[in-house]
Amino acid sequence: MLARSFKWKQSSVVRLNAMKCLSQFPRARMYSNKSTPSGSESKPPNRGKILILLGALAAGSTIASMVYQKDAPSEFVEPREISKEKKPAFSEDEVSVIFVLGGPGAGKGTQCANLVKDYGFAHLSAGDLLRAEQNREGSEFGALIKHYIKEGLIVPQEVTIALLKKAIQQNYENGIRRFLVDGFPRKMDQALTFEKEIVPSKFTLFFDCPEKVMLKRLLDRGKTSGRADDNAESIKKRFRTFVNTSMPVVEYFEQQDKVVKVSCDHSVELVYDHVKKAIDERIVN
Ligand SMILES: Nc1ncnc2c1ncn2[C@@H]1O[C@H](COP(=O)(O)OP(=O)(O)OP(=O)(O)O)[C@@H](O)[C@H]1O
Ligand SMILES: O=c1ccn([C@@H]2O[C@H](COP(=O)(O)O)[C@@H](O)[C@H]2O)c(=O)[nH]1
Repeated sequence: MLARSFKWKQSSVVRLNAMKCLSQFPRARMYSNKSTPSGSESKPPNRGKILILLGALAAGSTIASMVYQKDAPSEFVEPREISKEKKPAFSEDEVSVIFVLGGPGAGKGTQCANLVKDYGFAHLSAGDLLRAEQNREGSEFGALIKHYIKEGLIVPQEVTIALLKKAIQQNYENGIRRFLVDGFPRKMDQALTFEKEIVPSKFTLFFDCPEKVMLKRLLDRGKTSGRADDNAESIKKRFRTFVNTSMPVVEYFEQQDKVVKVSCDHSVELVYDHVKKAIDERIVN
C-alpha cells in the first residue's frame, strides 16, 4: 500500500508538473506577442498551434504516469530478473504445472497432500512459501507479506513469482518434473506473468465449495493452525478477494478449456476420488 501510494505520488507529480506547464504556456505566448516591431497592435496567439502543443503535452504526461504505475510496487522487490526474460524459463515438455485454485479452506492443501503421495508431484503452496519468506530472518519482505496476508490481499506478484521460480528450479535440479502450484495464480497479473516467464500450465484444478462450508472449516482450523488469517475478520476479507480477484483467473482459464472443477462439499475421501479421476484423464507426463 505504501508502495502504491508512493507510485501514485510519483505519477501525480508528473501530472501536476504537466498541468503547471499547461497553465503557464499560454501566458508565455501572450508575453512574447505583446508588441510588434512596427508598434502595431499585437496579433492574437495562434490558437490552433497552442492546442496541438497542449494536446501533445497532456498525452506525454499520461504516458509517463502509466509507465510509472505499470511496475508498482517495485520498490519492495529484488532486481526485476523475471521481466527481462524473453521466453518461459521451462518448456511444457520439461515440466508439468497444475494450478490448484479454490476458495480459502476449500481443501486444496489436503487434496494436494494426497496427490503427492500417489503421483509424486512436488507440492508448492504459494501461501506456504510466502509465510516461510515472512518468517525468514533478514527478509526484506517480511513486514509487507504479513500485512497482505492479514488483510487477505494478494502480495505483489514479483515476490510470489520469484519464490515459486526458485522452488521450481530447486526441485527441477533434483529431478522433479511435476508440480502442483497450490493457491496460485490468485490474480490475473500473476497468471499472465507466470505462464509467460516460468512455464505455461497444463490445466487448473478448481475446488468449488460453498462459503458457509469453507467458513466452518477455516474457523475449526483456526483453533490450532496459529495462522494470523484464520479468524472471522480476515476470512471475510479473504472471501472478498477470492470472489473479486481470483475468480476472474478461473474464468480466464475456463475460456481456454483448461479448468477441471471438483465439488468439495463432501468427505475428503470422496473429493479425492474425483480429483484422481480428473488427474488421470488430463495428465500427460
Ligand atoms: N473434504 C473435507 N471435509 C471436511 N474437512 C475438510 C475437507 N477438506 C479439508 N478439510 C479441512 O478443512 C480445513 C481447510 O483445508 P485445507 O487447509 O486443505 O484448505 P485450503 O483450501 O488449502 O485452505 P487455504 O487456502 O486457507 O490454505 C483443514 O482443517 C482440513 O482438515
Ligand atoms: O499467490 C498468492 C498466494 C497467497 N497469497 C497470500 O497468502 C494468503 C494465504 O494463502 P493460502 O493459500 O490460504 O495459504 C492469501 O490470503 C494471500 O494473502 C498471496 O498474496 N498470493
